[in-house]
Amino acid sequence: MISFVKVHACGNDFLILEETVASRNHAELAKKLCSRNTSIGADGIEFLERRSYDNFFLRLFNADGSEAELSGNGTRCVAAWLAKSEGITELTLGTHGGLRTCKVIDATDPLYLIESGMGIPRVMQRTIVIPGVGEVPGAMVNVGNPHFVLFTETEDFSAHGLSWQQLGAKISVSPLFPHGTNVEFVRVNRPEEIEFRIFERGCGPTTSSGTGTCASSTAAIALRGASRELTAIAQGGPQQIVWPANDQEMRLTGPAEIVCIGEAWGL
Ligand SMILES: N[C@@H](CCC[C@H](N)C(=O)O)C(=O)O
Repeated sequence: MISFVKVHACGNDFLILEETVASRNHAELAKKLCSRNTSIGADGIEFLERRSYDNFFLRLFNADGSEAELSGNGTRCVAAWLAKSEGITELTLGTHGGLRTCKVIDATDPLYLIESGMGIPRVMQRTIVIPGVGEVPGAMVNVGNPHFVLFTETEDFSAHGLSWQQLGAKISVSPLFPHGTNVEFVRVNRPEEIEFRIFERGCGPTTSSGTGTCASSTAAIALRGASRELTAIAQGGPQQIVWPANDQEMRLTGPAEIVCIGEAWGL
């Protein structure tokens, strides 16, 4: 049996497993346990490695079994679990996308409000060509993992004659991105508020994304004059962004709710 914790951040849901149970079956476990019809269901698994007391490393596997550098929401979900289970309210977590800090700023168990240091985003304006669609202007943003952000003004986030889900699916696996990419469709409502939709690499449409929130905000701030302190609203709810001037670290604040602990049959 495999012990797991399920936690979600604005509907972007994760299983947390101890690294010690993975025994090199990370991808297979992710594919199996994330299945929504035949298993627990989640957008990904965070494998938590304890390198020593207070020294944690996370490996993130998407629902399709692919490994990602990190997840912003997933990291926050782990921080919520460590706050509940071990009383840790401030910590640094290692990921393949860099170190991420998390600080619990409010707790009404099982709901935690957490501020995360999300590193310094990098953004590059870019027009890509998608076969059957044509030129798609947008921006490549790296926040530890890759994102392609495009702006739209439509009510339903459609762009280039396609729904955001259809266009996101095409861009996500375009050979222009050898490692695939997450895709965000962003509307700037006013300088202090953006709204967006997310097509995630490795799991498709999701209701929220921590790194997607950072990438969308980065592009909106750098290329559309949005405010450095803003609310970014996805289908699963709002999160707060602060990106101080002079290329300092971006900070992300949002909720994480612990859903359940349980045991699953393994592979
Ligand atoms: N939902 C996550 C991002 C998860 C990783 C992503 N699918 C990827 O492959 O890069 C977040 O909250 O950041």
